[in-house]
Amino acid sequence: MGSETGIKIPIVHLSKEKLDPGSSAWLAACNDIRQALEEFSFFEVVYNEPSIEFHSEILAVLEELFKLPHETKRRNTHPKLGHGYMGKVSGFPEGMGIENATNKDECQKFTSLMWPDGNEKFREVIHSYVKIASELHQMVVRMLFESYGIKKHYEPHINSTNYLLRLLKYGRSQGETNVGFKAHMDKTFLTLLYQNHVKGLEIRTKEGEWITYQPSSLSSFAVIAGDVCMAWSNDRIKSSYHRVIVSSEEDRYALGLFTFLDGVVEAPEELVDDEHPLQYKPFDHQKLLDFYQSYSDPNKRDCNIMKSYCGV
Ligand SMILES: O=C(O)CCC(=O)C(=O)O
Ligand SMILES: [Fe+2]
Repeated sequence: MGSETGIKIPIVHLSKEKLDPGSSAWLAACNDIRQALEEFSFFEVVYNEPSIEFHSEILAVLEELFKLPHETKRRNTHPKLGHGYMGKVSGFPEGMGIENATNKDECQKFTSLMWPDGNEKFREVIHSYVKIASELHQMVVRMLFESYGIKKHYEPHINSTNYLLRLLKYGRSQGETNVGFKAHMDKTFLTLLYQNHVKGLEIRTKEGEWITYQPSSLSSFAVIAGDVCMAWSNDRIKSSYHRVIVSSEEDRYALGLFTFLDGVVEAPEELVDDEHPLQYKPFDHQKLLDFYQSYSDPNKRDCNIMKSYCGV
């Protein structure tokens, strides 16, 4: 993993069992996370889950899902762009979404839509996966907050977090040389990505070089800083500009856990000082999504939407 100039994506090893909050290893990992986000807006976490067996189960249910008839998959409707079913079109993969995916009932609802006669295995695997990924997300956020010395803001932040699970398939049709996802910045606080072995995700470094991410283990996740993290951190952390290019003949499957916040989002006062004057006014995350959806600039994927939406 890396680039021609030798720049390497940071890797942080986290394991619930091994890392005692407050221990020196924990504090060092908190620092690593903050540094990785501030320098790269992106890092790999090697976690202690999923197991090899569960990795295979996750991929098996994803394959089963995407094999369903188009008509069935289209039942996953949602008024918000990118929250429901999207067929594969140039520059975008085929994708489906489960909103509030940490809630078992939402996983059940999605499963019943796809399989009216039920599919207990699918529901169980997806719900267990979301549990793993959302716990990891919470750990990362907690460690980031601790590293900034703002522990007291952690609980309210997590209590107002919503999770959208996106299930993605990048499959090449005959005659196509590659499939992918156009370069963009996520409109999330953080995004956690988990995938099969087929590479394709690339991130752009501050120097403007694209580097390829390839998970180093079956329990690896990519952590991506979104636009909302950038505004919240008062520009200490920039949102990651990333894209996907899959040129393999094999299908690439990915699961993205996207985090959104309820209520007003603003930079904690501890992150605003003379050296870091306030960059963004307090804003509403849901309204940001509406703003982005209605923003008609054809290059909107490439620009800092936060400056237009709530820049000081
Ligand atoms: O497939 C991936 O690894 C990334 C997908 C992505 O960037 C997104 O859904 O926002
Ligand atoms: Fe993305």
